[in-house]
Amino acid sequence: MAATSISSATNKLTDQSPPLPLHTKAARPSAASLSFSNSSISIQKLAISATSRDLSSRSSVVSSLKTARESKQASQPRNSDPEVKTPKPTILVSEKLGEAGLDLLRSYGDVECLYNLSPEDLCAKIGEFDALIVRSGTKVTRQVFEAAKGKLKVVGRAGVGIDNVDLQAATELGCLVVNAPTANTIAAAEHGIALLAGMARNVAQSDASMKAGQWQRNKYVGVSLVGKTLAIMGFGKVGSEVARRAKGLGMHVIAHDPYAPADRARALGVELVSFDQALSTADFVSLHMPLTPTTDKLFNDATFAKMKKGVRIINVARGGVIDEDALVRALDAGIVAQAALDVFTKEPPSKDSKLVQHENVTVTPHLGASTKEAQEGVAVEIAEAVVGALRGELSATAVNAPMVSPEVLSELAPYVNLAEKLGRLGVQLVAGGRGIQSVKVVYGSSRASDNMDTRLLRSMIVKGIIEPISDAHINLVNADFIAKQKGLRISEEKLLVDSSSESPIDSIQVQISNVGSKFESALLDNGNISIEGRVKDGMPHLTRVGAFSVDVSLEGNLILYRQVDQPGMIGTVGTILGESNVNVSFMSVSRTVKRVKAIVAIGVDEAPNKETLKKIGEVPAIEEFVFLDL
Ligand SMILES: NC(=O)C1=CN([C@@H]2O[C@H](COP(=O)(O)OP(=O)(O)OC[C@H]3O[C@@H](n4cnc5c(N)ncnc54)[C@H](O)[C@@H]3O)[C@@H](O)[C@H]2O)C=CC1
Ligand SMILES: O=C(O)C(=O)COP(=O)(O)O
Repeated sequence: MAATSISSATNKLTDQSPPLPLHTKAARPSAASLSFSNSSISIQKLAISATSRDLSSRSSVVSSLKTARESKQASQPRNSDPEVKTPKPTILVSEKLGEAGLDLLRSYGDVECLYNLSPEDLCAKIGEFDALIVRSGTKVTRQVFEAAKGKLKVVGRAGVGIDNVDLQAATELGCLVVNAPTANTIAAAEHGIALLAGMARNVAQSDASMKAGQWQRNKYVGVSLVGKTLAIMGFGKVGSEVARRAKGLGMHVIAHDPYAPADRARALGVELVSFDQALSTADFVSLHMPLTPTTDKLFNDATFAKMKKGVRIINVARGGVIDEDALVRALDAGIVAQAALDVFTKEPPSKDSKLVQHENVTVTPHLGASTKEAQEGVAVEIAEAVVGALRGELSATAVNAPMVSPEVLSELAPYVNLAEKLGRLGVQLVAGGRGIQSVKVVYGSSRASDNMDTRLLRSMIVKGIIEPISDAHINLVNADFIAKQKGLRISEEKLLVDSSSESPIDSIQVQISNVGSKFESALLDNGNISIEGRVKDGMPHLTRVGAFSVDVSLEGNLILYRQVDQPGMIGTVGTILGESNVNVSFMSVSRTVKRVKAIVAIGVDEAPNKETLKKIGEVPAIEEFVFLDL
């Protein structure tokens, strides 16, 4: 058997919540400290939706996670029983959205359209909503996420750019962010071409001049496009479509994009070049990259100085990628002959903006996505994404959750519940006093390749470990972040095992290091608490505790005890449970040495009361025991 290191996540200790009190010959914790019974996730639903949606145009999809209870509610036909009214999800739409999208949203939830909310009003309102849908005009800041107080589950950006959403805050607070990345691509590309051609022929300026009563044919002599070099900066969806159209206009098109695949460029007859090469050879520069810390003011005094004198610039991406003061300087110096801008650092820009007022600048008020067709398309795209996310389905357009392909998802689905249960069980075996800092997860697998994507399982183990000991709500969005914040370091290994199983995983073992255990039998020789589980008939099973083999279904409640191996014990414990009307669902006995020591796992349908647990603890042959709430 060979162990392969898969990956490791997170870091050192910071905040350490005290481990859950355990029950070796003691009372069980109050229900309040263990209120996690509704938090398993609805993975089956995720897997189903992966196959039922047309994902052919996407290379991968993202899963969003929800609690089973929430998911059940969301997928239930509403008000089917007139006596039981399930509240509909609440959706706030803060900017104009196409009717088709609104109709779709209304068929699922209670939709409120409140346009032009001030930041303060948005913060005041947001706590009432499960979802928020915005365009580029709403700033979804950390304050908004905090004001939501955990109610907000998804933010839908009806468009591409998510620079107006604080993704870090969303992630930290477990809120999924989805966008609508495809429906406005053509609209933005067409607007780019409109600005390019309009600028080259002074359409806007000459129109204004004529309306002012003038006839200035000599003043507005333009430049031709054919044969000119156009540099596309950011060769993504919009950039590629602009390139395709510019080729049709007879332009020589080059592109700079550090992440663009060369074959896509080749297929369009576009040459991928370096940043400096693009700047120094282009007659026209068209910007199509997102606004990120790297692209912020990327076009500044230094970059304008590298451009050909008389260059013309088009920006339908984001205003912030240009240092606007530097652009005014470059225009005044004649380095930049003209600029056509749809987007601005501050929107709307101030009325006396030198850039907007510059005679060589053409401006439009962020109209790139504003065609009827694009707005209907975007509205439907975002409505589907938001409704899907609220239902706990796969979201192909999540921007702050790890990408998990549908294939991986459906393969791992049965193990998700197991992973969470093992995490939850593991933390309950920890003795008080020291927080959990280091967890090793060993995946037993018969597959030789080691490219198993385990992020989903890791997230669920983190969820299982952390949720019972904190008030954090953990999902795929924030699991790694919260683990890091709590100082929980997770390392993962793959262990190659002999198995005829078709499934990618044979077993999952969770080891917790550097902590004591309330159930010493769970400790391995290396001092780690160790529990191992498998999926049997689709159900999570506990198959090993420390060095002991057991075989119990991980459902309901579990009593684990170590006893002197002697006759009559099952009867004794069974009687105690029976006397307090606790039903035994299963039992597993594992002994090491005949008549010396045995580990017993008993599954019970009801949680025994304090008195019953005390009686079990007082049975002389029982050396240690724990009661575990799964
Ligand atoms: N004006 C408007 O109404 C609209 C504006 N947009 C904006 O257009 C931009 C592009 O949108 P899409 O093409 O849909 O996005 P996309 O994600 O398909 O393409 C962006 C491309 O920029 C590239 N990129 C990232 N950093 C770069 C850098 N430093 N240098 C060069 N390339 C870089 C990426 O690799 C990617 O290929 C976004 O900023 C989006 O917000 C999009 C639609 C409408
Ligand atoms: O999709 C984008 O990135 C856009 O810039 C479109 O913005 P809008 O939805 O028109 O405010």
